[in-house]
Amino acid sequence: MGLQEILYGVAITNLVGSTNREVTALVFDSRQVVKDSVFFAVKGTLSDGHTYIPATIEAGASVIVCEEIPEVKNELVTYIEVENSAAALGIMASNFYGNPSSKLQLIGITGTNGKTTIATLLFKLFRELGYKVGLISTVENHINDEVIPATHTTPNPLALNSLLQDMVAADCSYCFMEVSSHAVVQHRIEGLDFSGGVFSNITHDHLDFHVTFDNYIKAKKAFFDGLPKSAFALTNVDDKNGMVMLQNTKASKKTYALKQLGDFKAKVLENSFNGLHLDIDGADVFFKLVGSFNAYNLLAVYGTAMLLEQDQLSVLTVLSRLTGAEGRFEYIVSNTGVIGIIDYAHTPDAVQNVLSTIQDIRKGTEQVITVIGCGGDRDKTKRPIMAQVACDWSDKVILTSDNPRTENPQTIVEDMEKGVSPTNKRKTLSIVDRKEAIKTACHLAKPGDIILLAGKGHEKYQEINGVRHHFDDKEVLMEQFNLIS
Ligand SMILES: CC(=O)N[C@H]1[C@@H](OP(=O)(O)OP(=O)(O)OC[C@H]2O[C@@H](n3ccc(=O)[nH]c3=O)[C@H](O)[C@@H]2O)O[C@H](CO)[C@@H](O)[C@@H]1O[C@H](C)C(=O)N[C@@H](C)C(=O)N[C@H](CCC(=O)O)C(=O)O
Ligand SMILES: Nc1ncnc2c1ncn2[C@@H]1O[C@H](COP(=O)(O)OP(=O)(O)OP(=O)(O)O)[C@@H](O)[C@H]1O
Ligand SMILES: N[C@H](CCC[C@H](N)C(=O)O)C(=O)O
Ligand SMILES: [Mg+2]
Repeated sequence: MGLQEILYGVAITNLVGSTNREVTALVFDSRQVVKDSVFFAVKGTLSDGHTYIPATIEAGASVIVCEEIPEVKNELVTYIEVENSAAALGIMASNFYGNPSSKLQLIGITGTNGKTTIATLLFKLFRELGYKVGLISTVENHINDEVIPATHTTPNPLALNSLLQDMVAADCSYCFMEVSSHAVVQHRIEGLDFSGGVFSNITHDHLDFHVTFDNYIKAKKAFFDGLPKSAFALTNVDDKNGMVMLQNTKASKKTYALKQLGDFKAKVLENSFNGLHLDIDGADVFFKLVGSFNAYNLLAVYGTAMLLEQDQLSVLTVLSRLTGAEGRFEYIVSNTGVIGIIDYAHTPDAVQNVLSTIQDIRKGTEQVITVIGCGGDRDKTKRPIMAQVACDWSDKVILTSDNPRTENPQTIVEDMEKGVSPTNKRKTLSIVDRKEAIKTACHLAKPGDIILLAGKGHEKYQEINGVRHHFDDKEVLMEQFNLIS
């Protein structure tokens, strides 16, 4: 493909060599360079891509996109200097794949919790309404009925645009995608043409990466700041920072709320293990999803469908039949009547929401036993808070491991223990091995009791030192409940 065509829309600050040449591929990892490819030198969190420039030229790269042209140059190579290589990668990836985001309606969903739930419900809803649809999410990606495994919540610009191109080739009219705060800061969504943006909420998470909560808010807001005038920006105004998201957007501003005034309104009439009964924009509807936090997710989905000009009655009829995303408040009942819930709550707010939902819908006398861990190499400040919330809202808590990654799991559990108050100590156990922790919870549970397995949801692995070992909370629970041998 011609380099000039791929450079459309990129602000070049300095250029050495000709842009009138053919290139074969775009690459941001030196280990993947092929002959006549364009290498993007990106400054990352662990290393600086600029250090690999000589090696990539050796391996056949003929164009280098960088933030500083090296002093020692190869005369056969074109050097393109830009302000931000990651942002240039986003724009050039879009051009390289034929700008697929402008050939369908792309809706981005951002927020601390609820992204996967909202995106998955939108995908299922629009499929049921008869459309061809794509989904980009933490659990998995979809092109209609085809499933493509997901590695990140929001993929890198090359994977992302390649996926969107495949969606266009499969005639998809819509794509619903999660937009993580990492993706915004790292320019993974640069150059995409969004038709809409949805905000769920913002609470404590990822402070290892963003450092301050203010930076985290700014990252989410930057997504809305970048939306075009033709798009809509739908926000949850019950969230303290919901309106902040809309402050500088050019997009058409829309709101949803349970408590405040909003363009889309709902009221929880009943919340039980059987689901939610809502008054949604004046219609009385039962939904299969459990927990009042899901009333927000359902309302966000409903609002998005209305903004995409779907028929209200058809939308509510289909939505009322849908189940949520895998590993989000999924529950199993043992033969003895113990209820096990698998949930992806991995932030203080999510843990509190899921436990308060359990408190709302429990019958009264049964105990709630929570098994919970915190991820390694991730926000350490949320560890004691998650343990504290778990203790405050449960009768028994077992602190355990959740993807220790390169950290010592014992140390992570000790960080969590710091959040356990002296009065809560008596209801807490620490069992580092997650399987043992789940087994113990099952031994402690009596008929009617509720076990919450928090943090891993759909994940089928435990990540230790770069290796993903098979581990599935649901499978372990089913074994303990004697539902599988
Ligand atoms: C912290 C983070 O987001 N890291 C992502 C980032 O890597 P990085 O900035 O650390 O890259 P680096 O290792 O410093 O390298 C810098 C540059 O040099 C290049 N390089 C590196 C080594 C080499 O030998 N040659 C070479 O060219 C790299 O390709 C990169 O371009 O860019 C990489 C390429 O796109 C990502 O794979 C990587 O995701 C890591 C694996 C990760 O775990 N990310 C998580 C935290 C994440 O992104 N999570 C969010 C959302 C979470 C949520 O749902 O709430 C997500 O969207 O999934
Ligand atoms: N609207 C919501 N408000 C608060 N908590 C929620 C909400 N929706 C879901 N949760 C809780 O957060 C967990 C994660 O939900 P979900 O996977 O939909 O969020 P996410 O934003 O995609 O998360 P991630 O950033 O890890 O991909 C759920 O298992 C549930 O405990
Ligand atoms: N997308 C989230 C997932 C966390 C899930 C939890 N199981 C963990 O590993 O901490 C993250 O990267 O922070
Ligand atoms: Mg997600």
